[in-house]
Amino acid sequence: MAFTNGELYKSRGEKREYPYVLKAEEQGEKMTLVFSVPKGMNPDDIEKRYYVLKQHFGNNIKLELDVMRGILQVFKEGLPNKLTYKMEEAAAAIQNIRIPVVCGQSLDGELKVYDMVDNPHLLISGETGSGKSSELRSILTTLIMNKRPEELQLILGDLKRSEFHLFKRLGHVQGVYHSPEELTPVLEKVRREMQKRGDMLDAEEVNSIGELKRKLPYIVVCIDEVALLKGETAVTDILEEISSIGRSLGVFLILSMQRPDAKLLDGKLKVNLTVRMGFQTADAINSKIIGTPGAEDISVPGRMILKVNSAAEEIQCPWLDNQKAKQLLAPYKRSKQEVQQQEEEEHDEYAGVFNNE
Ligand SMILES: Nc1ncnc2c1ncn2[C@@H]1O[C@H](COP(=O)(O)OP(=O)(O)OP(=O)(O)O)[C@@H](O)[C@H]1O
Repeated sequence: MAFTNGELYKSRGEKREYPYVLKAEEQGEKMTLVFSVPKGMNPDDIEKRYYVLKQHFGNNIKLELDVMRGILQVFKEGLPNKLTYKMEEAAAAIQNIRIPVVCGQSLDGELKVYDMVDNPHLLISGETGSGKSSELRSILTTLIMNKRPEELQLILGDLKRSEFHLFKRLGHVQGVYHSPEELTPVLEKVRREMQKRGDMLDAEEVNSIGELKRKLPYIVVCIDEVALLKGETAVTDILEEISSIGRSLGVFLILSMQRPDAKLLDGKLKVNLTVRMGFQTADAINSKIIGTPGAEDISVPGRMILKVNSAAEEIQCPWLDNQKAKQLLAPYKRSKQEVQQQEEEEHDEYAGVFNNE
């Protein structure tokens, strides 16, 4: 019925071929329907009519599609409106993942995690107050608590000067930068580091830094409210370069912005930010630009549509307040003296951005 009402079919002359239910199974709190996608039909057409599936099956559904078939899961329970961040749960969910991004809980009750090494660049977008910065806080805190500075280095851009104070003086954090003028030199360093890493890959004839004899840290450049960099081509050119070549070099991006700015996201950058987190948006047009249709219907802070590869699903982000994050990070802080000493030890001329050369 949903396929009929949604006019989801492939015409064959006079005839219409609809997706065909191959399997329907009920297990505990969920029902799973597997259906065929008729040959010649674009699976995106089904995704575009997601609302029809919601009209028939309710809001608590999850759809996975490939060219031949679709899997629709229908859950009895929806997502919680608040999900308290639990350090142990996050640690358990990320075992054996190289650079894990803990996104939040999905409808099946699991913590959804993906590996930046496989999916290197992330775009976070949503209206003011929708939960972007809070999600960044929990992602970064989890990374810092579970990876050593030798494994991960962070470059943090806080253009609103509101968010990243709590990450200062950590061995993982190269710095917290507040303006294009502050960001430019450090991103120039990242560019040189990428050149150097590229040379190392050539010399050892390998495809990615994970295969090098010497282990290098992954580098994550994370910028909150990146739209404030519009027109700052010195910075945006490097961000674009990272998005194009960073994957094999172990340099990844997390960019967040309130409204998806079509100009800033024009071209390469948008195409290369393949993972999307769409928090509440003003309208369907904004959701579409982010690539997370349906985000305009979200009304809960910390709720988002996560798109990794082609699968999109609704997620509730863990809630970690500033105070709790501070407490969790306290054991990893360095004293001002230690920071000063390290700065003095660094050479003036480029000697490796990441101090473990
Ligand atoms: N995961 C969450 N669970 C419950 N409440 C949340 C969650 N995330 C955010 N909130 C609530 O929403 C408020 C705003 O969140 P946040 O500052 O992260 O939004 P934002 O999208 O970054 O906004 P802005 O763009 O204005 O900075 C928080 O102070 C908190 O009250």
